[in-house]
Amino acid sequence: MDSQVLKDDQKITVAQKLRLRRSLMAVGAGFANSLVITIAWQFGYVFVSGELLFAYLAVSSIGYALFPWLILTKKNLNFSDPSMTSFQIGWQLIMILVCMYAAPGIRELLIVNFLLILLFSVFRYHPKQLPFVAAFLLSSYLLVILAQLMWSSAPIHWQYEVVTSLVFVLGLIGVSLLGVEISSLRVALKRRNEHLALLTAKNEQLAVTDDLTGLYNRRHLMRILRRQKSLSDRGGYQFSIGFIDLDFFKQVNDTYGHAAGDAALVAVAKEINRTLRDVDYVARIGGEEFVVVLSQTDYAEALRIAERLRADIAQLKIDLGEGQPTIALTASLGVATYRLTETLNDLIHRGDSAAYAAKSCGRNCIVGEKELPETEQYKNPLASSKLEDPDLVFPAIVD
Ligand SMILES: Nc1nc2c(ncn2[C@@H]2O[C@H](COP(=O)(O)OP(=O)(O)OP(=O)(O)O)[C@@H](O)[C@H]2O)c(=O)[nH]1
Repeated sequence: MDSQVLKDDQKITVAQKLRLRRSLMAVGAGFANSLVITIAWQFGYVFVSGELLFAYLAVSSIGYALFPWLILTKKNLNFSDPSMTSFQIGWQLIMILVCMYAAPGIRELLIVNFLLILLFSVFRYHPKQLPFVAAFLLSSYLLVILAQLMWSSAPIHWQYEVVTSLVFVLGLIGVSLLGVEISSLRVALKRRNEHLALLTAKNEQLAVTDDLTGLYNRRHLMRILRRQKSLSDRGGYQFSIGFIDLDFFKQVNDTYGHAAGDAALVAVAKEINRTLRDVDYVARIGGEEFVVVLSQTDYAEALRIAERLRADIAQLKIDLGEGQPTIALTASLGVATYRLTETLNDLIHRGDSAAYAAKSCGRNCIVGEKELPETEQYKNPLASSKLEDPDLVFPAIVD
């Protein structure tokens, strides 16, 4: 599976766990509220029949249970807000308002629930939205008083209501301010976490790549080789490696400077990357030395790929930068194929020796391990003659 998809899946699972925990907290709060109302009803504070109380408890429980169920069945993921914050808050609010209306004697005590709702909102809403939530809660409370005035026989004591409402407002202001504080802490924490995640990703990237070319580095190459070896040791899988060593690279540095040499290395790295198949890997293991790992590739196929790489590098026109000429470079390549259960050192040694042999046989050519020590078979016939004359072997200026 694609690693990005895997990461996204993990993120969703973590978010779902958090949502479930919060909705279960709401279930707990709802259960506690139901218990309080039942006790209050026993003591005669709730003016409803036993049937109505039972109906209230049943509806309230179903409503509260609905949210964890939606999360467990992942149906919430289809909603624009999978946390269902507004719905959960709305449901809690309705249940409390019903209780307040039915139990005017303990109405002011139930205000505590409003403060809890506001605290819950802190974790979901932007700090700027909190005053609106607070205003909404206060209006709901005033509406209950109005409803009682209109439809209930319970007496309203205005002075007491004013004092209670003022205490309520102070409570709302206090919780809102606390909420703003908590929110800014959360935002700061989130930013820091994002920054840390970015730094970690960068570090991971740096740990596996070569600074100059962006190719894999030697350490990561060994990791790739170990993975290929274990695949191969299980049977039915072959892989090969190719050592690529640029020819007469020292002269690029000596003639055009180190920066031009760097530009040439970057250009060749790009070309190797372009030529390789998606399933292959390439690393820069030293100055002008690269290693390609050819997945699912037998010896004959590896030689063909190596020949393609050699030809592509030789045809490449390398722009050395402003004020510098465009040059061409060649490379010598050694090819080796993994033999079951051998050590990676043995494989690397054969690949390296083959590349060394390619140098000896005239450069700009490939040598396969089976040609060792006879190195003539994959030799580029033009190359050895070039070697005789230093002017000819020097990276040619093509523009
Ligand atoms: N610009 C640049 N040059 C590097 C870097 N790393 C190594 N080199 C140079 O690469 C050159 C390698 O030279 P040699 O090992 O003599 O090999 P060569 O000149 O390519 O000769 P053959 O391999 O025998 O064809 C040296 O001059 C190093 O200084 C690098 O990161 N950037």
